[in-house]
Amino acid sequence: MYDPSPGGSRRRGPRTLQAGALPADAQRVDPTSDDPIVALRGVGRAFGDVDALTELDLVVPARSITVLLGPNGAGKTTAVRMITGALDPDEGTVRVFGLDPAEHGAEVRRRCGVVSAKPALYDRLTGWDNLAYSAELYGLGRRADDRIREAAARFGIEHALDQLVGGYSTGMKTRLALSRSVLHEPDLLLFDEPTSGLDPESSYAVLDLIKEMRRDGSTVVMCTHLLLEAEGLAEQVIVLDRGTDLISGTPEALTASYWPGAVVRLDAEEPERLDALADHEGVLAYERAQVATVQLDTPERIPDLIAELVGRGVRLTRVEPHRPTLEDLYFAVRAEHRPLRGAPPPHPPVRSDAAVGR
Ligand SMILES: Nc1ncnc2c1ncn2[C@@H]1O[C@H](COP(=O)(O)OP(=O)(O)OP(=O)(O)O)[C@@H](O)[C@H]1O
Repeated sequence: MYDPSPGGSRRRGPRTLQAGALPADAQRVDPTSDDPIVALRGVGRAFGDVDALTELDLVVPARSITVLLGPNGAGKTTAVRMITGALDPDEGTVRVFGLDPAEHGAEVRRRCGVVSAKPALYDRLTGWDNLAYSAELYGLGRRADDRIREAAARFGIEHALDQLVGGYSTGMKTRLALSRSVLHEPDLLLFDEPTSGLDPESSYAVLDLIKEMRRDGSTVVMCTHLLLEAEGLAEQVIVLDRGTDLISGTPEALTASYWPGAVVRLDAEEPERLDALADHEGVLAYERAQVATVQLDTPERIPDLIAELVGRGVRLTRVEPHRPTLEDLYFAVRAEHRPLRGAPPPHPPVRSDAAVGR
């Protein structure tokens, strides 16, 4: 549901949720085609003196889960609001389902399910009435009751539908917002920190549902600060900072770009003896903190390296291949672009020449 928040620009007049008729000449993306569902190119947007977005390129392939990562104020929410047409760009182009949301906002929003970081709900109405109101705006007609029951059951709040939303816990409000976002079976789901305020069980349930919706053919864009949560979910990662995209790509391609070859973690009874590895052939990077982390040019070197250490009498207590995580990637990207105080030291990434994103 469109969720106007204070301070937002609505320069082209209020947006409404009424099902908009698609103009005959409007270009439209078939959700089963391979055309991107969202394409933001060179988008800029300022709020007074603050550049919220600057030359942002953001492309969301159909039937994928794209995760937007970035520090506070990076522009993630602004980008989502741009996609729903709640904000217009100052510069650049925005296309969603092949449509310009500034011109065809009602049609775009009818096909989007949105859960914003602070969902606007009506506290003085019951959960059911909140959903029924949205169902009416979406024009669900006679299907409304069934869809409400189905959506509420999906997010486990069917038992609370007759209670006033003002008495809901934070987690229940999030679940109600999630239920509302899928009422009209949208093609594109935009979730801004959808697990915020949820207990671990409910968070996992939401992540499972996101995967399920993806399997059913939906396209999902999710903003999160929880890197662990994004791990295993993201098919495309876009890291934003100061309103622009720093990198984008699949987690596999991005980690392979930052850590080509193989990464192994080693520990030994006398760990300082591992430092000799730093000069070993094929070692691209070496670092020893709690354990030693070695980046090799190719995984084939691992057996030789271990054989050599054992031959030198080093008693190894741990040998573990390490697959760089999204957390490693995030901090490596941040360190490359804007070193952070308080951030854990990244593994020593040696970037390949592979062009990934910017
Ligand atoms: N309506 C607004 N009025 C004024 N400034 C705004 C508005 N919306 C966003 N901004 C500014 O634009 C920048 C980007 O904000 P945005 O909320 O998009 O970041 P974010 O990545 O979603 O941050 P967070 O992780 O904290 O939610 C920030 O500097 C923010 O203060």
